[in-house]
Amino acid sequence: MQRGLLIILSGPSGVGKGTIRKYFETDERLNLAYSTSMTTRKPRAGEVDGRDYFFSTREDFEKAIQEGGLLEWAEFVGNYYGTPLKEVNRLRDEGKNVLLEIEVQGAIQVQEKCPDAISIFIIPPSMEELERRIRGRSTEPEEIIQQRLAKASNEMKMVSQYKYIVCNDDPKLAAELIKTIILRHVELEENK
Ligand SMILES: Nc1nc2c(ncn2[C@@H]2O[C@H](COP(=O)(O)OP(=O)(O)O)[C@@H](O)[C@H]2O)c(=O)[nH]1
Ligand SMILES: Nc1ncnc2c1ncn2[C@@H]1O[C@H](COP(=O)(O)OP(=O)(O)O)[C@@H](O)[C@H]1O
Repeated sequence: MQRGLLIILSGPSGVGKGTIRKYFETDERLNLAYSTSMTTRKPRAGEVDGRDYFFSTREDFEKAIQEGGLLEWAEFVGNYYGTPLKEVNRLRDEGKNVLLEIEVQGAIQVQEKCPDAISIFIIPPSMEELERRIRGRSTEPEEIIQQRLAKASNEMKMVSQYKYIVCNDDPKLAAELIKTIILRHVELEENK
């Protein structure tokens, strides 16, 4: 069986990664499995442990780092986020194409370790629109929104680190573009 692809989806907080993902992740042709990350961030209303994230303490997260249990990890606006390595390997060995939704520092680590990873960066139509979206979502207090927006400006400077850049103006169109990218890579892999 062919090993599954590794797909990285990044982009500033509030750009619409989660929204777009919902439009394409259930498409069976993509044969996707979402990699659930570990984080020390507190759950938002409606988030489920083990589905949206594995919510953890800083102590447990640091233990996972020390034990080499993470493919990559980063600190983002005061919290740790990381990708459990075992699960990614298990899913890829089963032939699943694994989707990581991670920030820029983590994406760079993954690309160093797995140069074949397909990296996609989602940009907003403008920084004003990004601000409207992150505020409109109302999931963070003002202080954290400010920190995330400052972070976003720096993240936008890293677009050249990615293989593909997709603008999220219309989320369905962005999802279609991402589907096309993944399907083409699946096809290339099959013809290897
Ligand atoms: N490096 C890394 N970043 C992650 C991981 N999981 C999530 N992130 C990123 O961490 C940032 C903050 O995530 P979150 O607090 O859920 O906010 P949201 O993306 O704005 O909904 C986002 O850029 C996520 O893509 C991970 O496992 N590793
Ligand atoms: N193309 C779009 N146009 C307008 N609003 C959008 C669009 N995509 C996402 N949103 C909204 O922006 C907010 C942030 O989207 P979300 O998917 O949570 O972002 P992320 O996962 O990147 O942090 C949500 O309220 C979402 O409904």
